[in-house]
Amino acid sequence: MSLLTLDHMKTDIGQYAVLHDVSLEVPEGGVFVLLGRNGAGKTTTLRSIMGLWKPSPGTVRFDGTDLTGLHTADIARRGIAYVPENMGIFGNLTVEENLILATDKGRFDQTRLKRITTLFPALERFWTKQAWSLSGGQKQMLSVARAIVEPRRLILIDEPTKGLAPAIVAAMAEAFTEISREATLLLVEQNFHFARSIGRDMAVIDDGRVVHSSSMADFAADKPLQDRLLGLS
Ligand SMILES: Nc1ncnc2c1ncn2[C@@H]1O[C@H](COP(=O)(O)OP(=O)(O)OP(=O)(O)O)[C@@H](O)[C@H]1O
Repeated sequence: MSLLTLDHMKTDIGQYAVLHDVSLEVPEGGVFVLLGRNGAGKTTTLRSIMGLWKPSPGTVRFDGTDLTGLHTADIARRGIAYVPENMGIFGNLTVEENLILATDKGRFDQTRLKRITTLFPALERFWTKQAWSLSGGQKQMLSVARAIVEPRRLILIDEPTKGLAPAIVAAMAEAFTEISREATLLLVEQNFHFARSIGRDMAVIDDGRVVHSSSMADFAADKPLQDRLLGLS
């Protein structure tokens, strides 16, 4: 059984029909990558899963339970974390305070904290610094760290490599591969090189519809298909 199933999801934003027909099966474990051109509907798909937009009709099933219509907080409590494109961190709070706020009970599980600082050593170095003073890559690390400060089964991450230097992207790839040993990652990504280096499964959204879904290996081997769906050359 898939961990997450989107079944013919359609989402309107105000008067605009943005998602027309999004169906996806995300298996448990590993990294699933959602690709597609700008404005295709990838962010709207993540927001619809989190209940930030209300899909109708269509269903979102997570671990066998229908999430459709639940409040975002209830969806999060079931074990889904969301790292939005703007990262959702608090610039005037320290790294420590940003992480504490993401815990369920206002205190760290020391084993998890150790794991986070091992994955992202920069966060330990800048522990007492305000988040605004971090580099772009460090901010992105903090935003991902907030998502894993409690155990989660599914983590939705929107464009984690946007604007990052190649060395940071490589560090992200390693961290995501490690995180995907304990949680399923659903990534929206524009950087196809990064996506293919970590993705096990993938789908392409175009104009609010899933137009392709396969293993990443199959998609990566099909240049004409990449060119047609993503405009890569
Ligand atoms: N709040 C909104 N009001 C109206 N239209 C919106 C809103 N948010 C998104 N849209 C429109 O919905 C479509 C899909 O947007 P979405 O952000 O989901 O695309 P995306 O695939 O994530 O693209 P990008 O890579 O540019 O972020 C776009 O045409 C966008 O203009």
